[in-house]
Amino acid sequence: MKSSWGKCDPLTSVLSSASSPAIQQPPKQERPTPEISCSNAASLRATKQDIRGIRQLYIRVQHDMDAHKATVDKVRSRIEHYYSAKTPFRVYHGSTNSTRHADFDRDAIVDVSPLNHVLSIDIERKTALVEPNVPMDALVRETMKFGLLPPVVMEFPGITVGGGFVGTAGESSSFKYGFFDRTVLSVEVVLADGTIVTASEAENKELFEGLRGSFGTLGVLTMVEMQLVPLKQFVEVTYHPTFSIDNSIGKLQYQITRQENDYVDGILFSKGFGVVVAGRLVDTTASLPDIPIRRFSKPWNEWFYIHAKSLASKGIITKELVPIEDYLFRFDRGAFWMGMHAYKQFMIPFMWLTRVLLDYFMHTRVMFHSLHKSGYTDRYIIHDIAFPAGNAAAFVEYADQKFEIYPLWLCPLRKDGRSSMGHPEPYKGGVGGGSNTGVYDGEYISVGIWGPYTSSEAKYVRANREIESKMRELGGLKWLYSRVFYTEEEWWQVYDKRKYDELRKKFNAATLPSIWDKVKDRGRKEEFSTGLKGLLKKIIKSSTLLSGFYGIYKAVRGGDYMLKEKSR
Ligand SMILES: NC(=O)C1=CN([C@@H]2O[C@H](COP(=O)(O)OP(=O)(O)OC[C@H]3O[C@@H](n4cnc5c(N)ncnc54)[C@H](OP(=O)(O)O)[C@@H]3O)[C@@H](O)[C@H]2O)C=CC1
Ligand SMILES: C=C(/C=C/[C@@H](C)[C@H]1CC[C@H]2C3=CC=C4C[C@@H](O)CC[C@]4(C)[C@H]3CC[C@]12C)C(C)C
Repeated sequence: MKSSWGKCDPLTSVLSSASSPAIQQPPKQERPTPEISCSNAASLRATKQDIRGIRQLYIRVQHDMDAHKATVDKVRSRIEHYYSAKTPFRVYHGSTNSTRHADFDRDAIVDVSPLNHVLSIDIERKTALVEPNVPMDALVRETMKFGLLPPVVMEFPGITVGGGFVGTAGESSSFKYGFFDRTVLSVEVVLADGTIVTASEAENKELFEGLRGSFGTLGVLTMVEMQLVPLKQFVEVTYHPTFSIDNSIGKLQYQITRQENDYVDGILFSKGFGVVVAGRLVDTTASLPDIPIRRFSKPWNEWFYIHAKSLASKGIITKELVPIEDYLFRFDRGAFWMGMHAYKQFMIPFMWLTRVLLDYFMHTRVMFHSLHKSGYTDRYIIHDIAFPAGNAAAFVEYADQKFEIYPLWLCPLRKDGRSSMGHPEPYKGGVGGGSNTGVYDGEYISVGIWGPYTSSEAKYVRANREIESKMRELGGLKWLYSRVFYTEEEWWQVYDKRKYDELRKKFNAATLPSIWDKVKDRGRKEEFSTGLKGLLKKIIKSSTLLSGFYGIYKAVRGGDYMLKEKSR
């Protein structure tokens, strides 16, 4: 990674002032005034024209690299402290988009939340230097100012660059660019012993490859250099109705072969009805005057999945133009369709007006807060599973027969997807009904199966274990953001213990928790304090309705939702 930082010249300052700090906050909040560190900067005003005028130039922007280094140094000394004390620690950044239980010990975390800046954007090379706690919406906002866009933008605006790189993250462009980590050119990482290392394809390649899907178990990411692509203002979205499972998978696979498509995913509303959504980046509406513009970001806009369903139900192919940010974050309002379950839960009519009125609660940042405070993660079946493409239909058939959970999300993934998913063994089983033909190296289709499952803990665990067993049979790999129900023995049948342990040894990471340590299921048990407060909390947590309200109340109050509560 190059670290030649631009001098304090006027152009640099203009761009620097345009590049405001990315704060891990809901997007509607005012962003703080950016700091301008150069002495001549006060006389400069970064207007849109200024930025547009210099956009074409080759420029390296400095956004307080000294501050970055100072923060990394603090992170490093914390890590060194844990290393000498042999204390395993977790990586904390104030929020999470994982649905696994989050219960971090304050005395065993490394806090990377101040690392939340887009440090620089290189217009000519189309690259950005970004700190790990920059969330997707802030990243997109910054790169858009320079006419650029990350190739893979996860659909929830609060997902961070760091969590995305090490935590397996992707979206409808992943059939083309792979998972998010494939769009990263190099990283700065603090190893478990406090050494700061740069890793890329050219430098420390083994570490760079190993960091993909490592879930913070090889070191702490402190900076990422990522590839960008030219920005276009709209996505021309084409909705293709589908009429069976095979028809959906077939259309999905056909759409990814079409050169013009930048985005492809699909939704199955039932066994016999779905939609494949293909998107193409386009610059202006001028050449496409007859196509209506559709938005999904305002409270009064329809949720994306409802709109897609109503278009697909007409049975004909439909096209629309969607402003780029509305497309990228189209699933934020309502967390795909899962918000609909909250309405059912609280017996609120699920209609346009109530969706407008309750919009605030239905953005994923707020929903994740509610989720973790309510304990609802134990009441939902939540799995995203990447299957060898030829086995996805078999899993959907199975899910239909056993669970009838709909809608299902279908997301095609590039061939290299498996390498970003927690260090698995290669898959050597059959595909598409055929027999074992050696190591599978084809494309994947990710199936998202998410729905409420109210039952005893034993029944809930059994259902999840059944899904995981079917998944293993079909060569599927779980995204590890959600609860894992494998036993340790089953886990190591899927993941490559020898290679992973070797890597951890080589990079002195044995004092960190392993991926298994992080993801293994801890059951529903929760400890409550003694006294009236503890009793009240126990009563609340034992009721689905009350715990839901409690989660929402906590989200509205704000504050942290990941750290264990202080014992008194
Ligand atoms: N479309 C998508 O791709 C979606 C993805 N997700 C999931 O969301 C997660 C990302 O969300 P986000 O809130 O950003 O991250 P999380 O806080 O959920 O962290 C994800 C993992 O990355 C580790 N981690 C986070 N930051 C760093 C860092 N700077 N250095 C090293 N390790 C780090 C965490 O370690 P630790 O466990 O110690 O905290 C954790 O294991 C991914 O796991 C992804 O699968 C969720 C919804 C949709
Ligand atoms: C607000 C409440 C409950 C909310 C849950 C139903 C959602 C909170 C977080 C949601 C999700 C997180 C991550 C996901 C990964 C994506 O790839 C797919 C969607 C999802 C599984 C998504 C599903 C819904 C949530 C679990 C209560 C307190 C009312």
